[in-house]
Amino acid sequence: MSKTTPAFGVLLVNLGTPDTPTTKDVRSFLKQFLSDPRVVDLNPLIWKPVLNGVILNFRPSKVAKLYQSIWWDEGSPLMVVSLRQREQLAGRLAQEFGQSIPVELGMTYGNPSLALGLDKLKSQGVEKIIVLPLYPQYSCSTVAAVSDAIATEYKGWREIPETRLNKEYYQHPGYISALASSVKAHWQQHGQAEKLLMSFHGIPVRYVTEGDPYQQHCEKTSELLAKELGLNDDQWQLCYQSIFGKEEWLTPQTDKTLTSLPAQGVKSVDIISPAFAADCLETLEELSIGGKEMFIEAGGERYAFIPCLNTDPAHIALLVELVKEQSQGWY
Ligand SMILES: C=CC1=C(C)c2cc3[nH]c(cc4nc(cc5[nH]c(cc1n2)c(C)c5CCC(=O)O)C(CCC(=O)O)=C4C)c(C)c3C=C
Ligand SMILES: [Fe+2]
Ligand SMILES: [Fe+2]
Repeated sequence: MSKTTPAFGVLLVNLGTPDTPTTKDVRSFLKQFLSDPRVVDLNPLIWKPVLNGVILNFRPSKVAKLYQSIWWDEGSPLMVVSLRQREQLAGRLAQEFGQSIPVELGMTYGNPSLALGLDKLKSQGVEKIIVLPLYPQYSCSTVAAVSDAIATEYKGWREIPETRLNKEYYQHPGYISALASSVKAHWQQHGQAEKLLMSFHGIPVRYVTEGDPYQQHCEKTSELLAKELGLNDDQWQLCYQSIFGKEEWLTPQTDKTLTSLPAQGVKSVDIISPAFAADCLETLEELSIGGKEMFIEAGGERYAFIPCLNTDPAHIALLVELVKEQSQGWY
């Protein structure tokens, strides 16, 4: 190997986010995202008119306001956190491997694109690539979409790099212990609520019946986390958030759970969202703001949102571990 050829490179992937919280940028982000058949697999003859005629006319302005309510000075939380994760992972990998390991960020939708991330790795002489989607639980709507986007980009390359895809890490001991430590740290600072809700991003039930293991992965993650925390069955509950469209999605729904708990005598909840590696619209707005309003209005007394793992050192250490596992034989 020549001095200029890195042992391998890492493409860190997340979903993506609008460039700015304006209706225009939210529309272009939603258009790309919701046009992916991995996300919405309905017949295009039916879906395209609904998307272009209805959704992209009404949803962007509504969702732009939600983004504005959680936007940071430096940009979209998902982007800001992802850039910090990239930087910290690169720093830790250089220490771990005793050489510079290029790490680039690529978003499945929006900017920086997966294609740009791959191009940047290529321009650094990378010949072997580890693709690390920041989705602990596999779903066809997320991880397979990453795989598709990479295959599409490679269609334009004469020589493609050897590529390994980290498909999932929902039961990795480093992931479960990082989640458990973040919950324990929260309890130490704020006290423990009666119930810990583990809220995962939902998907249509049909995707699961057609073979997507996502629900099974979410269940396993929850059981392992509850076990690691020593919780009894009545001290925790799994639920699914972010329902979209008219189809049946996974249940129990987070919002319905939150509004029904106070009547069942549960007046305090902690809520964590293990499916997200970085805080984003779905956690900061839907859970931290919206969930709290719902729970308190329904008679709840204390509601606490536990942030995503973000740049928690235990999270970065887990990413290093995943890279080490995937890079076996490459250095
Ligand atoms: C339309 C169907 C959708 C599926 C299926 C879906 C799966 C899915 N999504 C994530 C992670 C994220 N989703 C985010 C936003 C978001 N998701 C959908 C729809 C589906 N997601 C929409 C329409 C939106 C945009 C916001 C809105 O209009 O409501 C985000 C946040 C992005 C941000 O900018 O902060 C993430 C992250 C997972 C993990 C998943 C399947 C497991
Ligand atoms: Fe989503
Ligand atoms: Fe949402």
